[in-house]
Amino acid sequence: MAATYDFALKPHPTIPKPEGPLLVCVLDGYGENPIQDEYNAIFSSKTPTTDALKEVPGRWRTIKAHGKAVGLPSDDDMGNSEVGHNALGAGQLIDQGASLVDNALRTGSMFSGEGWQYITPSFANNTLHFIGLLSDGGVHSRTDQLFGCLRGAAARGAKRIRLHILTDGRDVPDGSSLKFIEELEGVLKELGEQGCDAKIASGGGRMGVTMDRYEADWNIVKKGWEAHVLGEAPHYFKDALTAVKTLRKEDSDKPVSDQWLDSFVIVGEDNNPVGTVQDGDAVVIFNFRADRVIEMSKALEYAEFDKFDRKRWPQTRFVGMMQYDGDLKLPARYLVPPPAISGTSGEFLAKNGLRTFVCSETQKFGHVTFFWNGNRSGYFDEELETYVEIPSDTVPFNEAPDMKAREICEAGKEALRSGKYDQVRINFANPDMVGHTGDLEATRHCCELVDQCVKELLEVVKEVKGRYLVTSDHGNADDMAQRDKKTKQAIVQEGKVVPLTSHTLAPVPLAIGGELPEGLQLRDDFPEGGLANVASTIFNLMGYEAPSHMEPSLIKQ
Ligand SMILES: O=C(O)[C@@H](CO)OP(=O)(O)O
Ligand SMILES: [Mn+2]
Ligand SMILES: [Mn+2]
Repeated sequence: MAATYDFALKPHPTIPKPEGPLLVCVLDGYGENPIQDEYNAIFSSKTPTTDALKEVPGRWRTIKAHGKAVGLPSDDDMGNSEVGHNALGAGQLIDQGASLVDNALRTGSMFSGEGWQYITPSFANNTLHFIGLLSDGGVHSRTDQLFGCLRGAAARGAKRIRLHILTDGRDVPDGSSLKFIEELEGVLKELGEQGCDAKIASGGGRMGVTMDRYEADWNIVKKGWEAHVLGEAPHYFKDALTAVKTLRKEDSDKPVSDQWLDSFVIVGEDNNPVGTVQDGDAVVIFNFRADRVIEMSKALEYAEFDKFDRKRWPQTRFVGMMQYDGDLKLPARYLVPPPAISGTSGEFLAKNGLRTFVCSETQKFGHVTFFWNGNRSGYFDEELETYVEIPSDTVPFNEAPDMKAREICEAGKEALRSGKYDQVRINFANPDMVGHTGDLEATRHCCELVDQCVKELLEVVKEVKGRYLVTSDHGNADDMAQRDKKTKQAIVQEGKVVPLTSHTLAPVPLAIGGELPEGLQLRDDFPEGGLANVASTIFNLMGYEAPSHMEPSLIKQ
């Protein structure tokens, strides 16, 4: 049964409403890493504003942003934007996709569910396709879950399986794609011994093929469609290991990382693609996370579709690992029911007539809207909410590390000054998006820029007698080097430090300030406080008691 809430917010007994708005500023990928050396791009760059926030007694602390604190299966799981923004916006601990798929596999409920029943008729005489990110990163997908699905399908009669793999190198070290392909080939061989013809059919790097998000560049999805569905790509190979080894161009002066491999198609002895998608086939997208597979889901599911010329639209039995968008009901069929998130802070603000301004650039726009609102698209109340998306560049972000920080900063300042809003919520994408490139210099540069933007925003908060809460969703820029597990020294190979392109396990900062009652302090008796405690903190800073179903506030009451 759906939860019911008392939506009327009560005034806080000791914290009055501020005169101006509350600025909620998320620095994406800006962790507070205990390792402070030259490979921590935040520590090793000039960030006087965020440094100074640390020095204000009782108004700065760190909060947990990974593992169980954000609903992930274990404390070895790094945080990510989806779970981070879900927790920030909902103020609740939510069992996330990764955990839900684990449970569905462990209990077997996946194989008795409606989604599985739906694809089963294709097992005997058609092909079962799997499309998704091939790594154990645990942000969008996990190989052990894929292997569980593959074994489950073969055991239940699937006769022909084709894999369409996106190489990672972003949530896992660059170059690890080869290891994951070898592992996958091992499982496919095992299925072969049971009489299931299972092969890799196509692939490409996740940043250029299939996994676009928030409609930043539909060409990325088109490339994926051509390779996975039509069997068309710039490169044809006889096997995936050779494909990836060749496309990485390791011995050239311009090697290519796993994230950016061009699309490829595997062909058989007859030089024909081994696994195009045909009428009657079943297709499973095995990512559990939504943002980067919504577009491909639309291409597979929608009869009316004008984002690119599909050339051919096979009539398939298509399911997602989860339903990726609850409002669009996309896809209509899925293997595991997604986390049900309700009673989010955005809904409470809207139901209480509070006005919100939200802004980020394309790459993070859905994070502060869709994820923040519990994987819900659109507004709660269009009269009260303004959402501004600043189009992101479509180049590798280390080539343009400023991204749209300046524009977001200006939009935020204008919204703060406008007098039209009670909350101004923005996300700076740079420390995360540039951090993912592994380019230390570019990441340092963008941390300095974002720090300057925070400075300007806080000045305006002061001017309008508002308050602020500055935080992050997970670490990234705070460690740019792969490290020896024991000594924590950066790993050096052939004279070069091996870059770390993934998020980190570091906690993130939480800073509050502005026109606050004297003596107001953050709790120092609650070290396990995490991202899910931020929503209640925000309500307090806006002068309200937090809704009772939310995790407790981090302000000393
Ligand atoms: O780029 C992404 O998809 C993820 C990393 O896989 O990053 P974030 O969670 O910060 O969006
Ligand atoms: Mn993020
Ligand atoms: Mn990221």
